[in-house]
Amino acid sequence: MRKKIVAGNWKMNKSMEEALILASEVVHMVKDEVNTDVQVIIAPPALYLTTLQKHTEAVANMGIAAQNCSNKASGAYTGEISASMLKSIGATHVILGHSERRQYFNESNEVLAEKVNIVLENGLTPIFCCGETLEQRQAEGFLEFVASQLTDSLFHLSAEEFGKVVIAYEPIWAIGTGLTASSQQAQDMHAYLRGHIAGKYGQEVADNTSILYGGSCNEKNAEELFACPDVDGGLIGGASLKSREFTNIAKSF
Ligand SMILES: O=C[C@H](O)COP(=O)(O)O
Repeated sequence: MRKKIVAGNWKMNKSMEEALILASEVVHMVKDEVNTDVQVIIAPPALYLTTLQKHTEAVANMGIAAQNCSNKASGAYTGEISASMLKSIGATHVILGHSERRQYFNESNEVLAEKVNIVLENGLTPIFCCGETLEQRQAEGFLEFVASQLTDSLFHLSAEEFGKVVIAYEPIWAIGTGLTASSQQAQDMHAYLRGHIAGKYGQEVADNTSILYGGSCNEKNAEELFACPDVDGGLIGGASLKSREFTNIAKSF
């Protein structure tokens, strides 16, 4: 049975003081209000992970994610943070391949495959992002393009390894724009990706894979999106910076 997941990607926002307030509000609201079958993850800037992990670990259905990690194990890689370091401070998940990392930091499917490997080797859960630009959506073949991101970065994994991966479909044209994909557009892509996974790993693995939607998801549209049979939750950007709204999204199943 696949998990329902709501993850908040804080991106490069919040001071330490603000991050502590936001995390402690979210932790309290999740504990009091969110069904325990929904896993709630926060992904603050890396600098705050160690401190905030002490808050999230107190709630069984909460996790804490890094927004990125190195594709290298250790060594002379100035400025990088390794998967083993993240594991050592109690991180549970790592977001990989966000379109902002692909666009601004030139992350390729090949590098992302290496990151997926090292994250899994360290016992962390990758939240693997995929998605198309507006130009790609308006042209032929956007479903196949998004599926190819999975093929190129994930399909070298064994079925057991793939079973540990969470997918996040994030149409780039919907990120931070207020332009949400319609629930039908989200469902169509999620169903297509699930079929693509089934073609490689079989229906059981596909049925057990959580596929999250991300892109201007908020407390007003989450319920309709999460009601789609192949949408298993959300990767939330802007709306995760407000504790009340983020918690309301996690209550939208
Ligand atoms: O990782 C989150 C996504 O980029 C969505 O961001 P957004 O909810 O601000 O559109």
